[in-house]
Amino acid sequence: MEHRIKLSAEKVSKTFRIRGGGGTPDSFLPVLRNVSFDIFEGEIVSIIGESGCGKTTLLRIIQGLIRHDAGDVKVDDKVVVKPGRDRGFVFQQASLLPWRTARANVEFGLELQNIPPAKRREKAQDLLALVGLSHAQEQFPHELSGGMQQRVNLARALAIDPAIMLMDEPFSALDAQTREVLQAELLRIQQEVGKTTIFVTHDLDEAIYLSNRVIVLAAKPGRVKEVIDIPFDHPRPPLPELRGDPRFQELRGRMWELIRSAPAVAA
Ligand SMILES: Nc1ncnc2c1ncn2[C@@H]1O[C@H](COP(=O)(O)OP(=O)(O)OP(=O)(O)O)[C@@H](O)[C@H]1O
Repeated sequence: MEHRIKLSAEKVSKTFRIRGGGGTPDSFLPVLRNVSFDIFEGEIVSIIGESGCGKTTLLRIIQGLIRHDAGDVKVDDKVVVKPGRDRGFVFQQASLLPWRTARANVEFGLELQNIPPAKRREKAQDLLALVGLSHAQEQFPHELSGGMQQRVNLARALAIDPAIMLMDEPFSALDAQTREVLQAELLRIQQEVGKTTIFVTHDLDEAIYLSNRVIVLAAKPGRVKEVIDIPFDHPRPPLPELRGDPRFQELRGRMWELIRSAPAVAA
């Protein structure tokens, strides 16, 4: 992995205005304060923190869907002001177009870029092979399991070849077994494509298993509490095996303490 900065958040702050209504004045909810970090080319970084600490808000700011009040997000040193093809997004729900086959769903973003049909088809087929779905390309979303739908979703996001993948709890709606399979698959795919990825999760084991580094956010308002390096080499053994490593348990304990303990002093 290179140590070139792909994305940086520089003192990002956001306060939501909550409308009072019925004569009550509006109130203000500070959600993020002075959040700063760098993400290097090719790494997976997870963001963890207690519910409501601003993880999704941060990801949406990076996506360009929510405007922050202060600070900057930069991709390749360019300030983000709106959504763009340089950032691909994978949500918790696969949100595939139900009237399109798996392949046609993956081709969707390529159509918007006016890529010729033969090339689109070839690229979609390659990506479906990458996510292990060559056999299901002509199936419709309702014919696919939740795990398969999320694989299509991943292929669709990769199709536009974004500089960065933003993933917001993409596996949290799946059963435990499917989730572990997809976590391992994501690592395998990452070894192949080396895509810079920011991954939001509640699941500490998932964060440790997938990541090069983990950003722990403190809550109310969200701030970076600590950035933790994950020392395990690639390829990593399956998660159940890695859990047996004492360093894994130590990291887990430390993250748990950080999330539970009093918030960091606001910068
Ligand atoms: N558009 C909005 N308007 C007002 N408040 C909002 C808005 N979006 C989010 N919030 C509030 O901001 C806070 C942070 O929400 P956010 O979804 O970013 O947290 P999160 O860490 O992703 O939570 P979870 O882990 O539960 O998904 C919450 O209190 C939420 O209610």
